[in-house]
Amino acid sequence: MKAVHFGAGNIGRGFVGVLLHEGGYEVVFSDVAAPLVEALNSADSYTVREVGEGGEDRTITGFRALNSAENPEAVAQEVAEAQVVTTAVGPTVLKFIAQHIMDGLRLRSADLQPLQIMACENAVGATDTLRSEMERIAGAQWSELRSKAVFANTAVDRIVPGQPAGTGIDVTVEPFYEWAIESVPFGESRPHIPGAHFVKDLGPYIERKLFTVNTGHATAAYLGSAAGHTTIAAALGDQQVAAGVQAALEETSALLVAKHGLSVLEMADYRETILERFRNPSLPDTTTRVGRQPLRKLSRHERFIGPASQAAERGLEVAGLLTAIGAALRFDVPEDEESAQLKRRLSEVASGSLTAADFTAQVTGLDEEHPLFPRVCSTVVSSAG
Ligand SMILES: NC(=O)C1=CN([C@@H]2O[C@H](COP(=O)(O)OP(=O)(O)OC[C@H]3O[C@@H](n4cnc5c(N)ncnc54)[C@H](O)[C@@H]3O)[C@@H](O)[C@H]2O)C=CC1
Ligand SMILES: O=P(O)(O)OC[C@H]1O[C@](O)(CO)[C@@H](O)[C@@H]1O
Repeated sequence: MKAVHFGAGNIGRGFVGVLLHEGGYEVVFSDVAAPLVEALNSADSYTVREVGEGGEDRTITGFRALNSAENPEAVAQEVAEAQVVTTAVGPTVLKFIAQHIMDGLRLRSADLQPLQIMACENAVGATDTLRSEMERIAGAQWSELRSKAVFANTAVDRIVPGQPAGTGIDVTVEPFYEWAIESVPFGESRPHIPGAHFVKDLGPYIERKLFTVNTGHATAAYLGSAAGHTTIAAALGDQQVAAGVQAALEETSALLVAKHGLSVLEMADYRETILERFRNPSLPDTTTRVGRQPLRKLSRHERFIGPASQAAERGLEVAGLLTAIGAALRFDVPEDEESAQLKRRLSEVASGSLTAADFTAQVTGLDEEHPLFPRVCSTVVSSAG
């Protein structure tokens, strides 16, 4: 069995690649980082080091790597012959991956089982996004190609921090992981991934994960960064930051309880478990990594505006989320392109060349009529001033 995995970075090597390998797949990594591709091809194995309670080392073998920028034809050929395709490249990169998968489907024999495609990104409906891009590229050809693939959304959860220089292709990760995959698209022929679990309705899983793990982590990063902390551990050691994270998460939990019928106690346990994971003293993680790409994180269906808009629609409390949004707006990391862009646009608000309302609409995608809009707009005004 063969799986082509796009994105041989932290989550690719440290999580998705591991579970595919343990499921018996040969993993063909596809990436655009030439040194990484070379390093993978010159090794027979790499180690995934789980740090923290219960962690163990896992040795991953049976992989190869291809450079999709230099050798797109070879990537298409691998896709044409594979059983599974996965991605962990970042939601904004999916549009580039779509072309490679389309090229592979064109070469794929119609006699093979449909290719099983799963995007493993931190976003609601990432596989749907990938499929839409593929449909757009295929145009009229889609009707003849669509039967060669099945698409399932997934929710992936494991903290894989940036890897220190000099560690090669080995990856340090936390012991915890969860990979939930929509079962319905596969019918009786699910991919063989024993480490994953298949669920009928992914909605509650992805929202519980994105609006708790990711909202909480990003809140710690933004409040921590605003308070001058560079690591997540230091941020959470600061009582004010910890209280801010708690406030934001109590609000998202209240939404999840109201929307998905999750129990209050279950959510309290879940919050405690993830806060414990964030505090893992063996896992070096930075506010810069966890807060990366603030514009993506402030977009309409992401970890802040997503839950805050739904909470506001239900008349639930959102003050803690608004404080986190304010800190996200002030996230100042010059080497992060989105942070630099955010800073430039906020300075336009301060100078009066962009209205706070236009800024709010453009960055968050909220309609002016939405009940959350005026509150975010006031947060923008305070952050710009
Ligand atoms: N690191 C983490 O703890 C977690 C990350 N995720 C999600 O996984 C995705 C990847 O995150 P990380 O692994 O942390 O990032 P990363 O930056 O370590 O890895 C991304 C990889 O994608 C490659 N890439 C970029 N453009 C590409 C292209 N056009 N074709 C092929 N490869 C390309 C990069 O060279 C890099 O190796 C993101 O969507 C993230 O939200 C999800 C859960 C946990
Ligand atoms: O910032 P991104 O790209 O959404 O992904 C990283 C996030 O995912 C996580 O691993 C949680 O699943 C956190 O480490 C981090 O908050």
